[in-house]
Amino acid sequence: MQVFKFGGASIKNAIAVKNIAAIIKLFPKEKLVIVVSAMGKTTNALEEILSTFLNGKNPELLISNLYENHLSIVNNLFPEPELVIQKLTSEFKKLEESLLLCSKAKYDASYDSVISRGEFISSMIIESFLIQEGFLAKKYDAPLWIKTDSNFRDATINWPLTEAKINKGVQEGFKENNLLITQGFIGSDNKDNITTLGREGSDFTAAIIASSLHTNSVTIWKDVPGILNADPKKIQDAILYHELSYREAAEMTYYGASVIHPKTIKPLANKNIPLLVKSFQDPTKSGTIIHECKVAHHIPCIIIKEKQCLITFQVTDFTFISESNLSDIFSAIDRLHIKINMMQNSAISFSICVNDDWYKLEKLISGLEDKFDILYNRELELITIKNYADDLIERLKKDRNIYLEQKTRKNFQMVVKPLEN
Ligand SMILES: Nc1ncnc2c1ncn2[C@@H]1O[C@H](COP(=O)(O)OP(=O)(O)O)[C@@H](O)[C@H]1O
Ligand SMILES: N[C@@H](CC(=O)OP(=O)(O)O)C(=O)O
Repeated sequence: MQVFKFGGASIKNAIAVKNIAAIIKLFPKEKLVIVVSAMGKTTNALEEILSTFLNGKNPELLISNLYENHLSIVNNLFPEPELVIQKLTSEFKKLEESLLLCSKAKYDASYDSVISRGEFISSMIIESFLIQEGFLAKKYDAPLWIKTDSNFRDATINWPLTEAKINKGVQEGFKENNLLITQGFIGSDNKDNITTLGREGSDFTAAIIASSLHTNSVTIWKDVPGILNADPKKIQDAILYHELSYREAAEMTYYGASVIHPKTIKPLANKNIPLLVKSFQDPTKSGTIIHECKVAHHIPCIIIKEKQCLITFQVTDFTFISESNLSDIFSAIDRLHIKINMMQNSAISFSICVNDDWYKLEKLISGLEDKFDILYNRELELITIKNYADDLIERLKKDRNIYLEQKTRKNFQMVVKPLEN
């Protein structure tokens, strides 16, 4: 038994969906649990629909564009599309219904109820297509399997319950099917409200299922040949890692390598389940295997994390930054579940670089502005270089304004703003 995860890029249009069926055909004897994300950039489109609605504007046009997008995929996949179009229309009805229940006061829960619709739509289309292609395939909705707390938008897994539900569901499902399809990134709390595991969390769903079932491996199919020493879309001549240890891969995701969701590695490492990252464009190539190994990589590894915000807290009198000041700042950060990506201390100020989740950052700033003078810059990048070389640092500094930098023995980090041309 194996788990496959197909992300947004691998199912972005009808040709891509046909390609995933061709990939699955390469594994005729395997029982597969298939985790799918929303198609293409659907999740971003749903975020825009929600914010338009919550800002009191009419999201009708945005919804109809998203519907047309999916309709065109359906029309290109099914010679007789009527039944699937009916299901698509009913999925969009559910989207509109959940939108009407949304409010700014319950933003996080509203977000999960609306944003999860992308995965419900894609999994419905993919189940129908795989059945049309002759596979014994059945969809199981992830909220039945993935049980979480009610920390909407970044829910924590209830592992014992989730493991039990997955094992029961999969055992039953494989009695009459070879392919079980489910949605990535979503779950439900103990009142059956939809929760999500954090943006790009479908990789994590695949790891949760593999870990619960003790599968032989997990394969995530990407639009890159595997994991490289830099994002090949940003750095030319990036080099493919054929093999990475769990530790190295986890470290890369910690610094922001967006190719794998940061929570993916731990459950797999705990059960010693290999994670394969392979290209859906070149499925017979071996890609990268992440497993327990002792390969030391000495080439620099560059990680560029976008959408960063640098916040500086300055003491308002002429005292120095104290442990008590730091304690106030950290308590507020902890309460808001904000993750610090880099921090630096000086005599009169303390700076943090964090993801630009403005909804949370506004609360952080307003909660602390009576104690500190607070400065912030948005639209920044955090660049981390593991195994840095000085000439590489200089190369990356060109065309960028440097706001903050830090060096340890192995790692170099800087917060930068790309210069406008
Ligand atoms: N070190 C890296 N190696 C490979 N790809 C990377 C790396 N860092 C970032 N990426 C980016 O990750 C993308 C694939 O991840 P993602 O967009 O989450 O895929 P999907 O949404 O289809 O699952 C690639 O297109 C690539 O631009
Ligand atoms: N659709 C969700 C979950 C996800 O993991 O997507 P992808 O696999 O395309 O990164 C998102 O975009 O955040």
